[in-house]
This record gives sequence, structure tokens and C-alpha cells, in this order.
Amino acid sequence: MDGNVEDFTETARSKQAQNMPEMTKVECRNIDVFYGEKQAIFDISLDIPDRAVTAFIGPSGCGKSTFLRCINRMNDTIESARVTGQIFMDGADINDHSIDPVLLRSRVGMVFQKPNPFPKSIYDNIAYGPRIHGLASGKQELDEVVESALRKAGLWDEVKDRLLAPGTGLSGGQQQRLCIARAIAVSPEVILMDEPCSALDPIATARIEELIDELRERYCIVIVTHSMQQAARVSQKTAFFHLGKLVEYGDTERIFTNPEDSRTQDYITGRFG
Ligand SMILES: Nc1ncnc2c1ncn2[C@@H]1O[C@H](COP(=O)(O)OP(=O)(O)OP(=O)(O)O)[C@@H](O)[C@H]1O
Repeated sequence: MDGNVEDFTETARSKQAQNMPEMTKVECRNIDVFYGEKQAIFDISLDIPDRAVTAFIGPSGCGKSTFLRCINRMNDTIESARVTGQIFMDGADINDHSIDPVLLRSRVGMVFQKPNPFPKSIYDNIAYGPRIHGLASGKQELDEVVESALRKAGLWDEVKDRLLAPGTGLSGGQQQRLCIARAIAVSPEVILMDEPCSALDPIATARIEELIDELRERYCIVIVTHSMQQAARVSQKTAFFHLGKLVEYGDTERIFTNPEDSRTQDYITGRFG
């Protein structure tokens, strides 16, 4: 048979995705976040689409990271933090008492500002999550999961001959792609990225941006960025935050060319922030 079925299905799926109406993956409703007495997020409601990149932008301290951390319940790990409101992923309330936050965090992976590989080999950095979550039944299957994650993160060719070398021995950009591969290895549906390029040089940044563009065909991606150029390059949706409030949210192209709110206009034209 000419061409294989999987290729065909994937092509059809991505074609379908281009033509399909936008599907919401994560619905956030009336989110407030407090650190002790201090309120950091004020009544934010936002629908995040699947198979697209959503950028969170806004001046320092406006609450981008705090809001991002609500999506995988990372704020649960901060003692003073209290979150109210509801977040639904595929219609299910992620704060429901039946949801295991550890499992949730494998479905909603996170990549941080500074690459943070484990002090383990490249192979074990990737294999760690699948082992814990029982996602591979033997050595061969685990090898396949590791290879597949490294390929999707665009790192396989650079590391395939040194899988047992320490992850911390890679360059900064490679370490960040290793962390993306580590998130991918547990088959997430959503990937949260908190300023993933801020510690990288322009070439490594461009490589990560290309990767984000490739990954959006499969995942719902949310990226916090200080770079407006980066938001414009990689995202389809942009949310502008200011003083803990969501000021404006919409198609990236519109936000950057025709913002409705004067605060958004001032921020994107560099008048504050
Ligand atoms: N762990 C914490 N304990 C107390 N307050 C916090 C904590 N984390 C953040 N805040 C406060 O909450 C507000 C929002 O911070 P957050 O880090 O979410 O903003 P941000 O927009 O991501 O900022 P930046 O762009 O500088 O990273 C700030 O006033 C910050 O000081």
C-alpha cells in the first residue's frame, strides 16, 4: 500500500484541526488567588483552546505565573496561597476532591524559566515519569517512550549517542529541550511554560520557539513571556494581565494590531512595563 495509514490519519487530523472550530481545553471561571491576606488574581475567567499556543503577557508582578500555576494546581504547594473559582479540563473540575494532583500534573506538564534537569542521565531524566506512572511495561517499551519524547522535543539526534551521560552536561538550550521531552514523556495534554527562554541565548530561543510551533499540533500550550515579539511569533491567542486582572484576551494578531483597551495598547507599544 502506498503511504501508511498512520501518516494519512495524522495529516487528516491536522487538516481537520485547521478547519475545525476552536475546541476549548481548559475553562477557567472566576479565579481569585490570595497569598495570605494579599489578593494577587482578581476574578479571572478565560477559555484556553486545545492544539494552540496561548501567551500570557503583562508587566512584572501582574500575576501571570500565579494564574499559570492554577492550571496544574502548583499553587497547592505554596502554603500561603489560596485559590477560589473553578477550572475545568475537558469539562472535569480539576479541584474536585477525586482528582489526584500528582496525576493532574502529568496531564498538565510544566516547563520552568530555568532548565532544571534531574541530576541523572539523559535517559533517566525522561524515563523517570513513565516509570513512576507505569507507562511502559518493560525495557524495550521504555526505550521507545524515551526515544519518542526526545524526537518530539527535537533533541534525539543530538543525544542518541550519549543517553547515559548526565542531563546537566548539556547546553542550556538542550537542557530546556530535555525538560520539554521530560514533560512530553508522560503523555500530557497541556504544557505550561513559564518564561521558558529567559535563560537562553537567541539561537537556543529560536530553536525552542520552532519546537513550540511544532508541538501545538498535538498539545494545548500556555506560555508566560516577557517578550512581546515572542508572544507575537509563537501564539495564536494572547491574554494581557495587569495588576492581577485580565484586561484583554483574544486572537494574538488582533491584540497586537488592534487592542481594545488603552492599557494593552500602552503595554505593547512599550509605554509601561
Ligand atoms: N509565593 C508567593 N508568596 C507571596 N506572594 C507572592 C508569591 N508569588 C507571587 N506573589 C505575589 O503575587 C503577585 C503576582 O506575582 P506573579 O509572580 O504571579 O507575577 P508575574 O506576572 O508572573 O511576574 P513576573 O513577570 O515578574 O514573573 C506579585 O505581587 C507577587 O509579589
